[in-house]
Amino acid sequence: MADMPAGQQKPPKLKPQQRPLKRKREDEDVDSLNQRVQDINVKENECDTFASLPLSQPTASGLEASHFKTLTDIQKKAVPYALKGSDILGAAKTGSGKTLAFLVPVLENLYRKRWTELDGLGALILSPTRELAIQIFEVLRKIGRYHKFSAGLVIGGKSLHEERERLGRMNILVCTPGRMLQHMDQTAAFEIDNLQMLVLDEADRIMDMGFQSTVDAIVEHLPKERQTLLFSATQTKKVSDLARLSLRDPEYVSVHEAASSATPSTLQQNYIVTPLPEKLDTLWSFLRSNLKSKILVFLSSGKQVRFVYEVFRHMQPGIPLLHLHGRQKQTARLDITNKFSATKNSCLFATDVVARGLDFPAVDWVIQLDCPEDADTYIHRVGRTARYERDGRAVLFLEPSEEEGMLKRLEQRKVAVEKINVRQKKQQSIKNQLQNMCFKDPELKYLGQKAFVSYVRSIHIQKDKEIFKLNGLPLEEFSASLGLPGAPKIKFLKGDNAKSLKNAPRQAVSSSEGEDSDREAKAKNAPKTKYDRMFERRNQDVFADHYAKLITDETDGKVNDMGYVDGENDFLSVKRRLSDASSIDGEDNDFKVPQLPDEGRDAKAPLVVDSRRKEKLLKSKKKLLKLKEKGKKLVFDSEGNPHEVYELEDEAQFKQRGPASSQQAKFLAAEQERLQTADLADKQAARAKKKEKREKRKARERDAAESEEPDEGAGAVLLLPDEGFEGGVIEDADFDAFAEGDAVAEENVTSEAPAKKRRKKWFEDDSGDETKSKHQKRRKHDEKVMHEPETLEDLETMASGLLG
Ligand SMILES: Nc1ncnc2c1ncn2[C@@H]1O[C@H](COP(=O)(O)OP(=O)(O)OP(=O)(O)O)[C@@H](O)[C@H]1O
Repeated sequence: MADMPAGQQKPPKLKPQQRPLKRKREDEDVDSLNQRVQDINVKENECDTFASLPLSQPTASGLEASHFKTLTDIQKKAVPYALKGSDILGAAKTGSGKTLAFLVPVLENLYRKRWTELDGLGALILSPTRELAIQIFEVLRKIGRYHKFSAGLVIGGKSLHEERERLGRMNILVCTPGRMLQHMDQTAAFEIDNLQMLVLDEADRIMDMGFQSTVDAIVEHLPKERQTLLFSATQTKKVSDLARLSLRDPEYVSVHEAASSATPSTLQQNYIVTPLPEKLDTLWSFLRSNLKSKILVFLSSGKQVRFVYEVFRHMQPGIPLLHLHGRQKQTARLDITNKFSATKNSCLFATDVVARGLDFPAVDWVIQLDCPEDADTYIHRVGRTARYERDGRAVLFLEPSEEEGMLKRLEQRKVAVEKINVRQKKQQSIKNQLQNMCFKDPELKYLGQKAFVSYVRSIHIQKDKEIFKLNGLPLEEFSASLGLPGAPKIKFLKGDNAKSLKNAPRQAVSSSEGEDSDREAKAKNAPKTKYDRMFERRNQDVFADHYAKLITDETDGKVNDMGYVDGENDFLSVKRRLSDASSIDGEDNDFKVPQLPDEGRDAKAPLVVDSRRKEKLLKSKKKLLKLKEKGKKLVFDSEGNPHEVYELEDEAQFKQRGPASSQQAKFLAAEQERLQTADLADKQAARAKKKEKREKRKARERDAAESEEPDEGAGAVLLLPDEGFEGGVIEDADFDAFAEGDAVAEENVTSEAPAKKRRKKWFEDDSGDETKSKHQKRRKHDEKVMHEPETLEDLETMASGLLG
């Protein structure tokens, strides 16, 4: 949870006698503000600027400092109602300034109530995604900078405990529904009885199926007497929603209802009809011809996002690529949104996690590679461009089978899109490249397979069957266009609809239809090529590991290493082909391996041999040893009887020796004495060693001094220590230096290279030092063995040394 610093301008410290005066003045200000708010004629409101609204000084200053002067249409209409305390259903096109339309009243209404830290939570703002919550919080920080309220952001990603500590002190919270409910249920000190305002941004989304139970549970915790504000670009007046939130005579504030289009007028919208197998070709060609643009590409699942991002990244289109989906870590998500916001030209592949509310500056293109689930999602996706009076372009990719149905839905929602065609001259096919990449890199192929499955699954679970028809789709060709050697087998499972799955992806989906597709049967009978078999072979390596995880996930719902949760939640699952190895499993197998290896699984669980890897494991003696129980360490007494290293003494015997405390004291005293004696001996030994070393060094120095005098060549090197031993490395280097000096001296006798030059090289390069010192050591060693033989043994040693 992040805090908003209290008012940044620190007021001068008041004397105690000045305080009542100040309070009186503030009371008067608030009274007059209240009066002015009461006097607003909401029907004929003429306020065009924030300065003309009855706003407190801190809010007015915050708005001014953030360069907000004139009100947008939705702000003009909604703010006066909200200031007067009405419940609001606000609807306005994307990018029209709805955030300020609720944030300004939140600050103002709490200010006019003279809200302080002691009053607890005054306003709760719910957002469907973390990214949007962060963005709202940032705007709140900006315009609320002169207020004294405390504000927090609760979106998960930190420990509950950490958030919990500060939650009780917050006046305004911006949060995602799931995390909020968690706190409401688990944080005892979290007081919400005093709540004055509830705000739902992207309200229709928060009220829809995925968040239904969470939001209902949150509302149950809240006091009934409060002001509720709902905002969205696709707001509805659904009576059931109003009842769920217990809205009191809400004002429906819709500024663009009468407009001819539900999308901004500055937005140019087109669609292209492209068969499924050509989608990636078209997208690639599009990117290649728009390298200097800022592009946002929507796909229907995180797996597709990852695959397209990875393969395009390998192919280097010439524009920076980014990717974002809900399964990434929070820090990565934040980093990517910040990067995309900051860049002038880049392409972000994303799921609908960024479809709503996010205010990326200056996006040129919104491409919808996969058809949105409904017209509302379309409106929000394209709303990421052409924001606040800017221009923007949007292109929707439609499969021929989706064209009619989707256009109908868009028309019903007053969205006009115009058909355009792809210039065939510019169209490039990347199919072969993808096949090549997937062939070489099993990880990419694996991603492709998952992307394929998740795409098919997304079509299967869509509610609107007038648009999404799985039967007619050219899936074999589609899989080939992803670079796959064949369409992965898919098992369809019955479950909930697309929206609830999308909103609550970790939720379990039960009951299997067990209906395999026709393609599966066809593929089984189809003849296999050499390449198919090659792919299959690698497939096993790749799949075995992942499938093991998929199988584990189904039972415990853990996140697998790809960062996805595949488990019982999956609507469709890839059918695992049983390998020959599976026959090893079972009671009649020869290998008796009762335990699993150390892979983070339950050690007692039986080993299921469902992959080549495990089969191999059974054959490896070394690895099997790991599975065996570890032996015990025993010591043998003088009679040869084994004992454990630590054996417990007989209790009666122990007691005979006196009470435990006195035994302990005795033991400690004895140990202390032992330590002191040992310490004394250690110190003496250390002193003797030091002395011996010192004497040896002195002897060496003496020898060296003696050998310097007669040999001039060697002296040239050795007698210039200050030139060579730069930086006082002498202490460590002296021994080697002299040895090197000898070596160089010898070389100087035979070579004509000047001694100085040779010496410089030695100190130039540290790496050389090492080799040289080794060389010297070797020489010294050699010297040792080469002394004059005195006995027969010496002669033999020398001879064997020479031969060796
Ligand atoms: N009064 C204003 N003056 C100038 N700019 C404004 C004003 N109000 C909002 N904006 C700017 O307009 C942009 C869009 O605002 P905002 O994000 O609130 O739109 P929105 O209606 O909530 O969009 P969406 O439906 O996509 O969530 C922002 O960049 C914001 O800073």
